[in-house]
Amino acid sequence: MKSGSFMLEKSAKIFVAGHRGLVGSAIVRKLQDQGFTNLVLRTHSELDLTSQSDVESFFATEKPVYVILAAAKVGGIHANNTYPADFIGVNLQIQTNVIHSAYTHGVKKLLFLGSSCIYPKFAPQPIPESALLTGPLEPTNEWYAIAKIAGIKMCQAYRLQHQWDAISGMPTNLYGQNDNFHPENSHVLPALMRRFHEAKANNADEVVVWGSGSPLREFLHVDDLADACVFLMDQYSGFEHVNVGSGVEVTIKELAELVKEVVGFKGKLVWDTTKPDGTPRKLMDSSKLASLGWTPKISLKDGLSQTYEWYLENVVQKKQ
Ligand SMILES: NC(=O)C1=CN([C@@H]2O[C@H](COP(=O)(O)OP(=O)(O)OC[C@H]3O[C@@H](n4cnc5c(N)ncnc54)[C@H](OP(=O)(O)O)[C@@H]3O)[C@@H](O)[C@H]2O)C=CC1
Ligand SMILES: C[C@H]1O[C@H](OP(=O)(O)OP(=O)(O)OC[C@H]2O[C@@H](n3cnc4c(=O)[nH]c(N)nc43)[C@H](O)[C@@H]2O)[C@@H](O)[C@@H](O)C1=O
Repeated sequence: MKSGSFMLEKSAKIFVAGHRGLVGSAIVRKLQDQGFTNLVLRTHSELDLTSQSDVESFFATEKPVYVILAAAKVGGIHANNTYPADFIGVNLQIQTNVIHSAYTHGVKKLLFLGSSCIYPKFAPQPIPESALLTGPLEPTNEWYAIAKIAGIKMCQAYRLQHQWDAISGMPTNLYGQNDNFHPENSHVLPALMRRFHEAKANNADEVVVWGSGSPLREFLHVDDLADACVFLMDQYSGFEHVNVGSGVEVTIKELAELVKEVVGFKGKLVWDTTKPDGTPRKLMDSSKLASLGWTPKISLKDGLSQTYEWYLENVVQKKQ
């Protein structure tokens, strides 16, 4: 595809799969802000993407021009560890159905989203795209990682065999509005936001945080990720996947202190070291994306405050 043509097609039909999730909803907001007028959206109950026949008839009927695949079985370290069959099986089904039907029904370009967990547990830091498949994976998320690696390879194989414009973006750990705040199955940032909020509301003395606190994680606000996705749809048509990170990493202990401050909890932290730490460090090398001309804008501190405001208005107040 000619670089720059996506942004010129504001009325082209775009299927954003997973539009009610953290990432999909941010992509919809970004596309609407940019003036795109023809988004095709289906909830999970309207279209189960694990059903090959339903996905086939959806593409045959709707014939979208572009596809952004943000639907997946997603969760934090505990969910990945507890439901390995779902994380490999559901993700392989969704991405295989969507990528294959998109190709067969003439979609012009597709963006597949993976994750930084595709890289080896002890990859060089910061992790370049070339580290893929150079070593063993982190056991807590290898099932999800294998599905995501298969998605990247499927896009590459369809590009090679059919000259089809399927690209892959690899986001680092994300957060923001519409995140999953489940106490056990979510990622660390929303889990801690909820736990500190509830501890403050209940005048509790302490909050339990999982693991040793020493793992390092890189966080990117989902609005930055959505901006990067639109940028890639417009500007990138290469074979290799592209890392999308903030370049800023914190230890889990530092993150917990930051969330505690934003929420205004005054008690102490207690570390539950029976819980897994997962990958010791996964800072992505996002210089390829930077060299294409994209950089993130939202700092972790601002993003945390914004997310907590959203949580108060949309989760806490709605429960009352
Ligand atoms: N969150 C993060 O930190 C990161 C996310 N990513 C990637 O970004 C993408 C989106 O993740 P995120 O937004 O966080 O996930 P969410 O869980 O917030 O959203 C996933 C979306 O997919 C939908 N979905 C799941 N299964 C099906 C199905 N069988 N049929 C139709 N829709 C389905 C969900 O609908 P419903 O809720 O109704 O089931 C939901 O809308 C994923 O590919 C993920 O790997 C990458 C790196 C980090
Ligand atoms: C995005 C990425 O997300 C997952 O990988 P992860 O980065 O390890 O995910 P996480 O956010 O769940 O944990 C980060 C760290 O934080 C610690 N931690 C402390 N307290 C809580 C806590 O309360 N909840 C959680 N979940 N973690 C906690 C936790 O022990 C770990 O050391 C992948 O499975 C995969 O889905 C993937 O691609």
